[in-house]
Amino acid sequence: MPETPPESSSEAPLNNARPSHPLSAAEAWQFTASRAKDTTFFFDFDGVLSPVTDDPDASQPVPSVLGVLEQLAARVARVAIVSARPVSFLRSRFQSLEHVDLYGLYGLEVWHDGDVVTEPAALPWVPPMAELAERARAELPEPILVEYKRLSVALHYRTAPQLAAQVERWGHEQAERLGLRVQGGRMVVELKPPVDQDKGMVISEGVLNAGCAWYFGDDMSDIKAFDALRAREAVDPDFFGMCVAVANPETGAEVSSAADLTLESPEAVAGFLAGALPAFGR
Ligand SMILES: O=P(O)(O)OC[C@H]1O[C@H](O[C@H]2O[C@H](CO)[C@@H](O)[C@H](O)[C@H]2O)[C@H](O)[C@@H](O)[C@@H]1O
Repeated sequence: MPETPPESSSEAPLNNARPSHPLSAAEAWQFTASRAKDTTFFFDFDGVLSPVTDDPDASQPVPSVLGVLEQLAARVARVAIVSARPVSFLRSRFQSLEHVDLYGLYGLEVWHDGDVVTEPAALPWVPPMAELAERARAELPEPILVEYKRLSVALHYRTAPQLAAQVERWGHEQAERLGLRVQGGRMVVELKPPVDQDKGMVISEGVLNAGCAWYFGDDMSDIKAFDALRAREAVDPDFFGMCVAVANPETGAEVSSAADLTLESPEAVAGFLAGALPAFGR
């Protein structure tokens, strides 16, 4: 599918009907430009705005993406990052962006008016998660990186893929012991509280007043966000949703098969957005 955007919004007819899938990137941009003030862009963080690193603490956004997101936010109704990372982490990477909304821990946290707002139903799970992280550090072999995120614990085996089965097994045993949920991802097993909140729910709520939305994702949890856009399209003939996958050797095939379009890398995401800005006509 071509990834080239149209050159200017003057090409976009006003009040045009939503395009049908499959469609080219140029068609999607043209329609989006005609609905700019009614459009929200959602982005996952790891693997989408940030290249994958062995150490999760070392992840940084593609440098050019910061300016591109800010410029996009000035042209559309809303731009948001929806991540499994805590909001505090996202703030550390995107502090300079004043007009980009942040959802952390699959929506259990939201950055609102200068504060992290946490889903109250999740709060009782802070102590068990701290205890679980301690236990993981004690019981899992050294190469397994334990990422404690206050309301979830991620067990990374990127540097020791031969331990994947052992980590999976340990994670499922602990989930059963504590009544937690398991979220699989790219070389990671994540244990989450049994609270109904995922990226699909964030997107379903986030598009209630939107006429058009794009979601960029690379991992299993992002497929729920794609599903939310499809579900909204199914009930609202005026709504247009565009699902963009970012290629990767782990979950790429599955995510790509659920998407309208696949980009090669986080750097390609930044370039794709930068190339589309002129379509918004300023
Ligand atoms: O929703 P996301 O923002 O995509 O978060 C998903 C997970 O991302 C991070 O792990 C992934 O990226 C790491 C750094 O590049 C990489 O080492 C790891 O293998 C990937 O799974 C994050 O550390 C996790 O907590 C998130 O669940």
